Amino acid sequence: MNQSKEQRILNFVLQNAVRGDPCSVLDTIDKYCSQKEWAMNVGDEKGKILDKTVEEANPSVALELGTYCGYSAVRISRLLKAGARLLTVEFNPEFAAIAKQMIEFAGVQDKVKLLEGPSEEIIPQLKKKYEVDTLDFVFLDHWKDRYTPDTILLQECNLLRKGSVLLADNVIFPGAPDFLNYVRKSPHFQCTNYPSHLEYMQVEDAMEKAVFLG
Ligand SMILES: O=C(NC/C=C/[C@H]1O[C@@H](n2cnc3cncnc32)[C@H](O)[C@@H]1O)c1cc([N+](=O)[O-])cc(O)c1O
Ligand SMILES: [Mg+2]
Repeated sequence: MNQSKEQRILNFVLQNAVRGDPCSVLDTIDKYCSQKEWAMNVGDEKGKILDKTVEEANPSVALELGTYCGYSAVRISRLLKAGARLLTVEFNPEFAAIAKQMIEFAGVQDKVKLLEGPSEEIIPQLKKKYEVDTLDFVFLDHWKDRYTPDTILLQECNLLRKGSVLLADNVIFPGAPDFLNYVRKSPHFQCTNYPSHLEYMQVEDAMEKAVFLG
């Protein structure tokens, strides 16, 4: 059975990155995906916007929707203060297995909990099963038509507090028009747009930050 692209990315990291060094893992994934095979990691240009937003939020509890190969889980968790944690949600078992190995190789496994399953099932379990009070930071990077329903679900589950920061990838390409419309029209969010480019390409993209106002 020939390997998947995601398996090839992981193998390239295992053979070329420095174990326990998150930056080395990120650089190695970016090298592979810009030179060999494109993949939907947030990448370095948008990754720098993600870094700044995470540093500014300095979250104790962060949530990521759509782990994929674990690139942004490594990127976010490398910035977390001692004792802080990232919960990352992935429903594809093959991707979850790859991400788990990526996270462990990077040495950030103590800060990251990978939750396998669909976000619409996991989000309502966060308080009781995963002992979450409220979320300080949420990175949305899963199917684009899930951004809005999951943002509504987070509110219904009382997982957001005044100042919770949502950051959404791909609001231009592939696009999340209903999400932009929802958060920009809602009196409960203060929005900021960060123009950028699609990972590894010269295509316009952007990230949207939406701060919950309570
Ligand atoms: O489609 C994109 N991302 C979707 C990401 C999907 C990832 O999140 C998981 N997932 C989805 N709903 C889920 C619900 N619950 C849990 N995991 C879930 C999928 O199993 C996949 O691992 C995308 C596409 C491009 N592009 O250029 O085409 C660029 C990007 O940066 C992208 O993020
Ligand atoms: Mg994305």
